[in-house]
Amino acid sequence: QFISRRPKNFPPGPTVLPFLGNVLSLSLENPLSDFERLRKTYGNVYSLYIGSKPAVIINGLKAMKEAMVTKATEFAGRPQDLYVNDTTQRKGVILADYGPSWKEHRRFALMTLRNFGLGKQSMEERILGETQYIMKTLEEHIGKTLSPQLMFHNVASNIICQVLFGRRYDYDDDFIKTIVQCFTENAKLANGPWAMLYDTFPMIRSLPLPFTKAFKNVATCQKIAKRVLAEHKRTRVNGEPRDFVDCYLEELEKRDDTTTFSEEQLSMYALDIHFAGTDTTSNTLLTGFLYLMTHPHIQERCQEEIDRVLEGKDHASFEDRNNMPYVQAVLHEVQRVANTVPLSVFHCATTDTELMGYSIPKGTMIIPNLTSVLHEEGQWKSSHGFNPENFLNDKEEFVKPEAFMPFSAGPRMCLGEGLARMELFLISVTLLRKFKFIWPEDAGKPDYTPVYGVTLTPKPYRMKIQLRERQ
Ligand code: HEM
Repeated sequence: QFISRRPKNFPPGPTVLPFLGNVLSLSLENPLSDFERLRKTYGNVYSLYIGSKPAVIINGLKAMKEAMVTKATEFAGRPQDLYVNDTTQRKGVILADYGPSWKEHRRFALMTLRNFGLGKQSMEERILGETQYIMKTLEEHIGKTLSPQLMFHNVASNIICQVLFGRRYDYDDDFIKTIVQCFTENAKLANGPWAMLYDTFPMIRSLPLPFTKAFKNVATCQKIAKRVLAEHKRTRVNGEPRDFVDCYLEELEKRDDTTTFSEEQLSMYALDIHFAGTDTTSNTLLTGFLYLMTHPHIQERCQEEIDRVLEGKDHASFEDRNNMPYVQAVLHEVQRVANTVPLSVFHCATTDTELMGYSIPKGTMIIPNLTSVLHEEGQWKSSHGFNPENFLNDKEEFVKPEAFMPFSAGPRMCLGEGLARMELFLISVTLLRKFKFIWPEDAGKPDYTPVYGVTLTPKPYRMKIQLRERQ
């Protein structure tokens, strides 16, 4: 009688211990290989107990599609009783449960990002403009080595800052340094051992343990965001929004009291979007350059294609991707191996539902294991290693297999996908056109094993920079 029972027809899983649940089945530092091991034993849909709370882990394309796409809204909730909910004070869009506030805020973000020129010239100009700053950093390091971590974080962060706040920040500005540092730290904390303990043992939540650091970090960022907000309120002109914050303030004024919009929402929302768009894009770029450096023949083939397509042009535009099947294939393969958000963002069943024949009660936490789809045997020409052929057909045309899901799928799918893809393309192409990136002779063998967190981060590395001689 010491073993708690799973509900009837619930997905199978390891024996549930009282109090602990299945936390002993998972490495608190990095559970990804445990999830894969459990999939081999229990199948593509199985369950684990985090303390007394059941969670269903979804693996492989078939089950993922049934949940995220076919059943869409039935799986579109977010759990509300986790560490991450407490750190973000239940505001913003990423962690909002399925309901009116999420819907209104998501629709607003999609519309505003589009109006700011997603797919149009102006967004491209912002990205290309910001890329010039990292070009300068790289130029200063020609013939030398450089750790690119901070540089990629800064570029991604500044692009979002331009969208949100209408301005960029110098790389040594305290604003950006503080925000980047707080969020990098929180991303690691949120998927780390202390978050797992916080979620498992509610009684420790008020203790002064290391997880409190994330609350302090959010408070620091919120103070900064509020300052920016106050300044926007002072200087904005109705009908002439300069950025996302202006658009929101204008919308807030127009709406009646039934709206879920509010100033408190806005400051967390802005941070939310900044966070969602910084660590993700920069870690993908970091992974990309790690693989390009250590696969010089792939780097060179990209450069040949870039030279050919951009001949006579000042700069790349997003349209050019349609003439660069190889570069497209490489960037998609980078996203596949980077596996930047390995467990997506946790979902939650919004109603009693079924998945692959199992019963899932309303409120069950859902962990979409995107890793299992991006590496699924049978979905890829080669699921292991780094191979752009995964995205090329036998005519060398770019193709995108269905299992390409780094942004997840369905109604909660990443709302920054358009922006992220534009950034990855324009930044990579602009840098590869001008520079050659070399794995330093003294750096030893490359270690591709990422550091685990909400986002996977490559181990710190250095790159050697050379100027290319273009024909
Ligand atoms: C390579 C870059 C990126 C990757 C791999 C990525 C991946 C993801 C994933 C896997 C999710 C969870 C989807 C789900 O719950 O099913 C997500 C959600 C989200 N992403 Fe991204 N993302 C990236 C860039 C961005 C950017 C640039 C933005 C900024 C606009 C952004 C904003 C968001 C937001 C707001 C959500 C929450 C959506 C919701 O809950 O409705 N992401 N992203």
